[in-house]
Amino acid sequence: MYMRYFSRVFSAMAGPRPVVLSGPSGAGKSTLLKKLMKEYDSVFGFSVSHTTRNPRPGEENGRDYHYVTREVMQAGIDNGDFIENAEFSGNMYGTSKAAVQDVQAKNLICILDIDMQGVRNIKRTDLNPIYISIQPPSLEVLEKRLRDRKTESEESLQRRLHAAKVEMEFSKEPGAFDVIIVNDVLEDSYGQLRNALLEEINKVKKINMSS
Ligand SMILES: Nc1nc2c(ncn2[C@@H]2O[C@H](COP(=O)(O)OP(=O)(O)O)[C@@H](O)[C@H]2O)c(=O)[nH]1
Ligand SMILES: Nc1ncnc2c1ncn2[C@@H]1O[C@H](COP(=O)(O)OP(=O)(O)O)[C@@H](O)[C@H]1O
Repeated sequence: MYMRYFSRVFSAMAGPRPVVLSGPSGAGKSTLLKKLMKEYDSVFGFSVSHTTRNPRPGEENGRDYHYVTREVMQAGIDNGDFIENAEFSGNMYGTSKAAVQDVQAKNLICILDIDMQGVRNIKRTDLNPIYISIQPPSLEVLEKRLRDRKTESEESLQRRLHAAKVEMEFSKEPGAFDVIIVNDVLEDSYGQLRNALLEEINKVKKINMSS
């Protein structure tokens, strides 16, 4: 009885659990997380990663990513500024400690969009997130979506498809993810994502109402 009370108080003090979204490039992670942040703008905050890749049209420095050179990124890593970092498709990506702290300081649920190397590395930290895998219905559908998105060169597209096969295999490893969502019909996948997070969403709403 008391134990339950204290663990509830403790988890409220520790703040809401972060959420990791992972899965192949083109599976729909940013589409789903943007929908979620639009519906629950006072509940979720995005962990803005650093990357050495170029911004795409419509992307904004500081909102989608912090766009940096390899030299700046490496200096930050050497300085211990990053929770995790990885090389993906010829570019560096990483989650800075500040990116997560900025969101947690606002008492929001921190969402991380990271690849499988990031998932592996975050599991070695004490972040304790909910791990959600977003998967495409098939490799063929994934390729079509990536081509239709028109953001990648042929070379970049091929690298992403190669990485996607490995990401799809990884998601099948027992215990890799808490929830796996196959993003076929967007509204259905979004409903599944919202359901998976409803408990945490309600916790944050309750905390924010009482403060
Ligand atoms: N490990 C790690 N992966 C990241 C990070 N930020 C983004 N990624 C992953 O890098 C991959 C490429 O991202 P991006 O270039 O935005 O392409 P997109 O996924 O096709 O939109 C995706 O799998 C992202 O989840 C990060 O901070 N750390
Ligand atoms: N359920 C879906 N049905 C059809 N197209 C989708 C669906 N989900 C996402 N897309 C489209 O597929 C492309 C890849 O989605 P995106 O969110 O950019 O993937 P990721 O962030 O995982 O790389 C985008 O052009 C997006 O509009």
